[in-house]
Amino acid sequence: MDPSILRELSKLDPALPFRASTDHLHHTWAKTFFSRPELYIRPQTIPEIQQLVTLARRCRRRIVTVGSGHSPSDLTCTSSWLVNLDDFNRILHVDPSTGSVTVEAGIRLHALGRELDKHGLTLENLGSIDSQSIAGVIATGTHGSSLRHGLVSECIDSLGLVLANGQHVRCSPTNNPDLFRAGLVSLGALGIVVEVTFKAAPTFKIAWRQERYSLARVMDEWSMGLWTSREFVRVWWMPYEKGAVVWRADKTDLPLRAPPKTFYGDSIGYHIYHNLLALSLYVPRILPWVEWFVFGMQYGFRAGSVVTEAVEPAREGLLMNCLYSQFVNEWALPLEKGPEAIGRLSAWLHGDMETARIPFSSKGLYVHCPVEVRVSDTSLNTKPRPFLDPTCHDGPTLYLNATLYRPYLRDPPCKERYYEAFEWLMREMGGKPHWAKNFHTNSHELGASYGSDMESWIKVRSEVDADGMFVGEWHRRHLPLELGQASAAPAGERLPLLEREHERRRVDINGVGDGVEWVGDRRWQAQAQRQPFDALDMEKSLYPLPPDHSPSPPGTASSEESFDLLARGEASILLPDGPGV
Ligand SMILES: Cc1cc2nc3c(=O)[nH]c(=O)nc-3n(C[C@H](O)[C@H](O)[C@H](O)COP(=O)(O)OP(=O)(O)OC[C@H]3O[C@@H](n4cnc5c(N)ncnc54)[C@H](O)[C@@H]3O)c2cc1C
Ligand SMILES: O=C1O[C@H](CO)C(O)=C1O
Repeated sequence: MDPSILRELSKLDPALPFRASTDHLHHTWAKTFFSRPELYIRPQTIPEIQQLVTLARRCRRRIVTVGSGHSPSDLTCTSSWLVNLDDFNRILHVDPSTGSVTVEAGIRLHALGRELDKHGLTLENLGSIDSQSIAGVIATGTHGSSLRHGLVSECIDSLGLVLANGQHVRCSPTNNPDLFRAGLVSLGALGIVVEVTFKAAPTFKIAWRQERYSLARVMDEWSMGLWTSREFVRVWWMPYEKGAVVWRADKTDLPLRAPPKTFYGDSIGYHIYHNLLALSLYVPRILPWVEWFVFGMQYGFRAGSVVTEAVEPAREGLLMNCLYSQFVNEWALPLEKGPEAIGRLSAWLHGDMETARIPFSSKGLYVHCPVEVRVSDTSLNTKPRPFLDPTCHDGPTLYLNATLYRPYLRDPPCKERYYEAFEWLMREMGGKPHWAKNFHTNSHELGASYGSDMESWIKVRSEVDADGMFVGEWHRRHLPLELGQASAAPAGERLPLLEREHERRRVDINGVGDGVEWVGDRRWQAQAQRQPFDALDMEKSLYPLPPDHSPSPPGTASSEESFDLLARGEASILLPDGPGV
């Protein structure tokens, strides 16, 4: 470890463990991006989190907080310090009578679901999986598919954050409301979210049913009950088949009934599909046939020929099998634009350029299936909206998610052209990208499309993290970060801790395919020499604090004492046995 870190650490409280390891290899769930942080830190208490933030500030390091790494972009990549709250994951309070629950922010949704179940409670709304951390779900605006619900984070009542100055603050609709609105979709850029209080619902079961439709029927029923006939509805569009699978669910008191086995839910079908996708890397034109075969085996070859039904606890039934590593490019747009958006994309994929009106060629291009078609309605929510909420303010939202699998972690050849055309269409339809996913919109476009909400978010962000400890290249690429930066420093230097990209290189670790290693610029090495740490330290209080949450005081041990302990290996710093995963 860099001796300057040990030197600064020795000035802090020796009783607080600094659970840091070196040699950690970080990657997203989909193994799309990799990075090698200088330190990987897994704190277990709020004072430990405050201390690591203080240390980062003194050592001029950027901090990235990572949940379960399910965001498939380079959002969580860093060469600086990567903080993970998997060991900060307890349930702190449950009130079964009101459903109010407070948890430490690293808890994963599946563990949370199991614990809540013991109290007769559950999350009312879920996305396709429950592997994410609760903080990660909130930070990117994760959604499910229901016009009776908004974002999953709609149930959040308050957040606790540790800010760049080490202060632990709480925010809610009534206490630091702007911080709350910024923190609801924070993109990790405000600080470390440490506690979450939310309203759980009484546990419920869902009875679901899925069947194959023609695309024409989906369009016909679009505004005639397709999305409103049940509480939860999602559609998987099969572009070459001009068909779809419609999945619908309602709350029920019926007895549990397990879903039947499916083709790719079983190991043989799973591997057949995977290998067909791998073959399509070399022979893309087989993809329409793969769609016909695999989805025929899975859902029946004709519309209405196979109907699948089950009754499951909501926390299981709402999930789905996401199969293989994948890119996902998902946009939110007004629900009423769905038929036009799907109609034009369908025409483009079938080579009908006149109907498509998309200025890119689709000649020789073949894509994967399904395009996920989902909905939410955040306009019914009476709580303050997240500033960076991509959904429609005044009516229901449609999400179109162009999934591209990465068989054996290899990128499909259609990716660039498909996503270029898809994103072009989504912009034309007034869409906004899902923050977690693989989109290309730049900071000017996103600044313009979020308008004053973006300005408010940037203002809060700048107040709580003036030096840019919690931002990196991903944020710089997609957000107009320097809006409202008051400093006289030249543009580009106003956030001295912002981590710029140095390079991207193909990873070659045990043949992991086409994943990209993201390398940051390690700018702190130059900065640390230019500026003394102490002169840059700013331990001012930014937000009013309740008395029990003041920052832990800096360590009282003299530097000599602590340094001695470190040298003897007795201080509470945990170093790794070997390389991380
Ligand atoms: C297979 C799969 C299925 C998915 N299904 C859906 C779906 O149905 N609907 C949907 O909307 N999305 C879906 N997603 C996207 C997923 O919900 C988001 O990417 C979510 O953010 C992942 O949570 P995470 O814990 O992995 O966070 P990460 O990906 O690790 O991090 C996401 C962001 O949260 C920040 N963050 C994490 N923890 C903290 C913290 N404690 N404090 C501050 N910031 C923090 C990170 O810095 C980062 O900016 C899916 C993704 C995959 C891979
Ligand atoms: O990001 C996502 O991945 C799955 C699709 O496989 C899903 O539903 C998302 O959202």
